[in-house]
Amino acid sequence: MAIVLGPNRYGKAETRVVRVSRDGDAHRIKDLSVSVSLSGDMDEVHLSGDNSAVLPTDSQKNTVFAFARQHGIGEIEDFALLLARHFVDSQRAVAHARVEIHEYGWDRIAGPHSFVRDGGEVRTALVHSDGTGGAESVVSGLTDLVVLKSTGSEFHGFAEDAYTTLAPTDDRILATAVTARWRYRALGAPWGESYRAARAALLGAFAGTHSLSLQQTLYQMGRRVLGERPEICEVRMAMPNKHHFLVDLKPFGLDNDNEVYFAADRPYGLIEGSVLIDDAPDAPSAWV
Ligand SMILES: O=c1[nH]c(=O)c2[nH]c(=O)[nH]c2[nH]1
Repeated sequence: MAIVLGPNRYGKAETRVVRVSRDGDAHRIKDLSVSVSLSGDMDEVHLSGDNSAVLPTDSQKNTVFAFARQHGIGEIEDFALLLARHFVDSQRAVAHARVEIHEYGWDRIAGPHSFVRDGGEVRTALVHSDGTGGAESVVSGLTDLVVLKSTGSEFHGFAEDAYTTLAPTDDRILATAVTARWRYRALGAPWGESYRAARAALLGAFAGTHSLSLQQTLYQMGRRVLGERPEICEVRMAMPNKHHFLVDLKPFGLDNDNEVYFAADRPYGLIEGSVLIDDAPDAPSAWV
């Protein structure tokens, strides 16, 4: 009986690239997850550990970022073809490339630089009742309302200690997935209308706030909901800071003037806070 190597392939999966096009005032964003898988004459790396045919998956990831800068990103089919052909045509050992791209869609919020991601958002309701006539409470909300500003966000002047390496910035991408829950002064609010208006207020304040921190933006979002909806007396929010890191393209002879970002999924900053009317009735158990 002989043992043989069967079919195999390798590559960098789920490179998260965000490309901001800053031509003119209205920004456009392309947000992709790119998975590359190469196959061909890869016997030796498996059989003897000879890596001479192996283009590192790290280089494949870099190619995604560099091509985003050099060629821009149009239709994902074209971008996938460009990458796939590049790997097969430039690597002697690579006979076949599989490139799968998932594109996350974004709709513009008010203004030229703020976006909300399509789909995935969930409307929530949490009710406690001791029975008709007894104590009752309603908490409404939403989760996974994903928003992004391609400019209009700064973060500097923060405390520093021996472990601080973060560079201050006066222009960064600000992105988060909003979880917001709100409670009412009394039962019987127009639930659907409250929901739609609170959501619009959250989006409007996110887009309209020139952000000095996500904490400041969170407070402004809560204030906007309370200012526009008198039936709501408290808003609680949890907002992960979905970090977008500018990719260093200098090793490939390319500049990167705030155009190509790596969208990291973890770790993330988690910013949480409550904004309330000072005479809001006490209802600690409503949230439980
Ligand atoms: O808006 C921010 N708030 C923070 O508390 C923080 N911390 C950090 O590293 N980046 C950021 N950004």
